[in-house]
Amino acid sequence: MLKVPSLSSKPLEDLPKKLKENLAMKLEKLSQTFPMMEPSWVPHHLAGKIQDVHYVRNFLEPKQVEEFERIIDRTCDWEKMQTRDTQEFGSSGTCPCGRSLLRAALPPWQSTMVDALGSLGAFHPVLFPANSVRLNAYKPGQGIHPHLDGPVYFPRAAIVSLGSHCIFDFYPRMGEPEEHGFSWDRDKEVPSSPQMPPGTKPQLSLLLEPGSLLVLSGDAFTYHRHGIKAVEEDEITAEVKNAKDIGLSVGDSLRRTRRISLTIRHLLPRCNCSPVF
Ligand SMILES: O=C(O)CCC(=O)C(=O)O
Ligand SMILES: [Fe+2]
Repeated sequence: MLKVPSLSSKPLEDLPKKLKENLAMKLEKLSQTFPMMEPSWVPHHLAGKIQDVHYVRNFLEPKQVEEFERIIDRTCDWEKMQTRDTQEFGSSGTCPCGRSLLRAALPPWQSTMVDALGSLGAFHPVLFPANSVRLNAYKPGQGIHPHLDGPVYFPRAAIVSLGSHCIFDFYPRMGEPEEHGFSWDRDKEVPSSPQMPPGTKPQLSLLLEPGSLLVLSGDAFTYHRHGIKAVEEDEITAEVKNAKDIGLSVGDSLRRTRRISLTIRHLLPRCNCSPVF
């Protein structure tokens, strides 16, 4: 239980710096550990060098995967990029004050999925409810450059895969991410982060299957860049942690087809223009 010492007698800004830091740390810890500690998540936690990665095989049934692909093909209005096609849902144009984005309702098929993730405890219902869905579509040979999603999406991302498999890589832990300046890297088409030393290899790789759910939170979200190599064929290496569970061996290779992913997150509101976010 978090004890808040004598807050009633002093305004927060008058508290000693150390005490404020302590409180902030405790609050952050609470928000990070809840709710992925629930027993139903435990079998899906990947033990290893990178903390806070959960992988759920068959989160969706093949029929649901096909149905979602059909809806996407019928309704999406993709922004075409070099590395992938993309579309963000849950927010629309800049709000009147210019500091944030206006909230927009998610299409019903996405709200169903987002609500399911909420009920399963993948998102904190009050502090960080999922309110944003980014769709990415990759042709064989396309991928996403290693990156951090950044503080606006703190503290986690849930990724649902449709279509092709792909290998998803996590890179070694980096130092403290810069507090400011999470800008868009136009060349790499991802949020910019400090350059990795040339030749940096992934520290953990996972084969994402269609219908699967990957949740990265805590350390994995904040400190480890993630990415998908722009290749037409994925080679199974010893680093692919779940290869054996799927019946694959080192040396196997898998040809990609079109893959679509839904990255589901809490987008931080930075103003009060939208009534509820
Ligand atoms: O397509 C994926 O699985 C990853 C997408 C991603 O990392 C992102 O949208 O930030
Ligand atoms: Fe990402």
